[in-house]
Amino acid sequence: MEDDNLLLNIISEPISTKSKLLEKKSVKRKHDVVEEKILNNELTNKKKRHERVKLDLCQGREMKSSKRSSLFANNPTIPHVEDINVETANEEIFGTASSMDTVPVHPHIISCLKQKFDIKCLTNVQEKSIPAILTGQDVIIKSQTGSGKTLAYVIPIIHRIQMIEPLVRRETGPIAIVLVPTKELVQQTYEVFQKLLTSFVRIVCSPLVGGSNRNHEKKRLRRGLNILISTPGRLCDHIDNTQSLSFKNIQFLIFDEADKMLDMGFADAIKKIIQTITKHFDNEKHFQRILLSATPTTALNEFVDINLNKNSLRIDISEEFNEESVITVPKTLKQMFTIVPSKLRLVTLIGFLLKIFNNNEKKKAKALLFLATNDLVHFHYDVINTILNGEKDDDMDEQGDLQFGHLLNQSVKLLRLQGDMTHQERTSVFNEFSKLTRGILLCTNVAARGLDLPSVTWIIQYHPTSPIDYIHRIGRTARLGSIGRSLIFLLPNEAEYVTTLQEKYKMSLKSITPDDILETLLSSCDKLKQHFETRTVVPKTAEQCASSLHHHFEEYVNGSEERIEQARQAYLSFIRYYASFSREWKYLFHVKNLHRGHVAKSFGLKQLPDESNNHSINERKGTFASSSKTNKSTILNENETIEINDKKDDKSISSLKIEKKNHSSMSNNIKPRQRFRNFSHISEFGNGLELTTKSNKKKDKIDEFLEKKRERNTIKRLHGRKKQT
Ligand SMILES: Nc1ncnc2c1ncn2[C@@H]1O[C@H](COP(=O)(O)OP(=O)(O)OP(=O)(O)O)[C@@H](O)[C@H]1O
Repeated sequence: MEDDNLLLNIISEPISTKSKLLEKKSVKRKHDVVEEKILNNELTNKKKRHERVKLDLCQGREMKSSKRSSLFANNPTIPHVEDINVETANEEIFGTASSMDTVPVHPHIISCLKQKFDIKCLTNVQEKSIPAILTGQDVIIKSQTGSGKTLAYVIPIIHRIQMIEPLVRRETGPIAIVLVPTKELVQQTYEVFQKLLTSFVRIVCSPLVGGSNRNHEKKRLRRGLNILISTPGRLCDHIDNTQSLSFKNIQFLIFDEADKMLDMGFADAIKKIIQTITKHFDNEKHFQRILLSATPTTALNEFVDINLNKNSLRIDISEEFNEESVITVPKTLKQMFTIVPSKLRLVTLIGFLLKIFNNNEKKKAKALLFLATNDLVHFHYDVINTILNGEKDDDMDEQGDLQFGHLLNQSVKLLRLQGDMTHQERTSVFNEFSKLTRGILLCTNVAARGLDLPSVTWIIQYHPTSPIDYIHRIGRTARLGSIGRSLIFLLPNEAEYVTTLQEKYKMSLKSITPDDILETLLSSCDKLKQHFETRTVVPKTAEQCASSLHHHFEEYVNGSEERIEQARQAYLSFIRYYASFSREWKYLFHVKNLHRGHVAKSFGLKQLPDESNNHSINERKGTFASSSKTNKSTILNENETIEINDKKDDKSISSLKIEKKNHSSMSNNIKPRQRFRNFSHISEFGNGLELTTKSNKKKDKIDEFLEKKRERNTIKRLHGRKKQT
């Protein structure tokens, strides 16, 4: 209920065509109200007399100065996006809700579903898919995120495997192969199988994932496994290198999140897997193929035409409720967007997190915060943890440390999940976040697909991605009919993204203006005041709070060389990410549209990083290298003595200082994860808009290199330990 109020508070505000923050008048009015409130409080509290004198002084100073905080100056106008009422397509999660005892599978499976999964009736997609899969035909299943697609195939497959005569044993070898796009999904799917296999101990299921020890997997394959869950890349690796792997008894091949696997460039690997299995079959013998997706794409339809039986059964839950097949999102999900100029992004994000967590102190609140790349996750994790909880990263250099956190009334656990973590690290984060009642998980697109994290209440997309990945990101909440909310941050020049979602994908999004969010900072005013006790200006308006917060954030970033380097890497990674959008999307996300100075400010940087080494951009465009030749300098600071050019083209770079010193000298101090920055900036799935086979091959090489490196380090560590003992 509180959550609902929060939403109502947010969306009931009138939507202004121009940011109110840009209108001095309204800011002044808010300023007066807040001032009055502060004074009233002070009159009733004698202890605060001293403070009142201080505020009055500040007020005097404030009135003399007509200067605007640089954070709010020279921002582009926020375009108005019409809040059109889109007729959205809905899918019902539960169908006839008939008794579990009528499901035509082994009674042990039914009792396990009831006891271990707490399932009282099947979902719509399960009701339709289970009988279809039991017939042995190829099946294509489309249903929205969080509708129970995993069990829709796991139940009938286990039922059919336990029926096989003679009884299936370890030595029978693989009977079913489940292909999924990510390691996390491999693990998650494996756990679902394991839970349901407790009554059938002779059927052995195992995950195969890159990053874990290949030799262990080889050993397990040699001993015999019946259900293999793997990413296509890892399975191909075993096809090439594990002689004991035989597909002669395969009966099921499942493609879960099939569209994503193709999007990630796994088409060749999948083709190879199908060919290897097919070698063992003559024309009459057939293995069943099951394909699942919430968001079928053109590439997927082509794949289906080539690789699945012509008489495949199509199960599309949305078709039952709409005339044409469309992508549907849960109807219990409320989607919002906010258009925020670059410079204001970080303070707006902090304001929004305070809104979620300070307004819901006693309630469960779990948010996924999606960022574009690994480096961006590292940077924001440290910054947000410090601002909200007053905690610093354990690895962080003590030197120049500045504590300014505790803006939250009650600390919130922050975790991160991104592509450059080891498999063990990822699993432990996944498990820890699943158990939390209040927490924020900062993640890349690695968490966008299929992950079933319980009770996620908010999805925040700080960096946009393709509409398809947008749908999967928001699909991590509002699962199985629960309530969920989502917010996407867009830059003023990206406003058309909302129109695309509304018109092409028939989604309804409500607008929140940045100033609605920044108002929250006022309630943290007291806490901010504590931090600014030593400063001349005590923040009294939302604008002042935001400026002070940003100023402190800048001091934090610039407090040590290590943090500056981390911010630089994050900035460069963001630019690379932006430059990697395919031509099709450049009308929305064009690197030329970015105002480098404003972007740098959103990372707390006072000097513009040197982009001449930002290889991926130079390769593509060559514009950075040329612009870096200009030496005319401007230092970005809180007062911005020299105005930053607001022109949205690369010329703006020429008026800013290109900083080269310290770059090489820092390299020795960079921690391992930063040393691989050329690789680690790459989000597991990039921006989801373009990933060629070529780039995938490159990624495979990088993965292989990193894996070997990890193995070498482990061996070294073990040697070290042996020597010690
Ligand atoms: N019939 C059911 N009754 C209650 N809970 C169920 C039922 N079926 C599945 N669930 C639970 O619903 C959650 C979502 O299921 P699942 O992950 O399979 O959804 P999905 O459709 O595959 O989602 P996505 O498209 O995001 O991968 C899981 O926690 C699962 O255990």
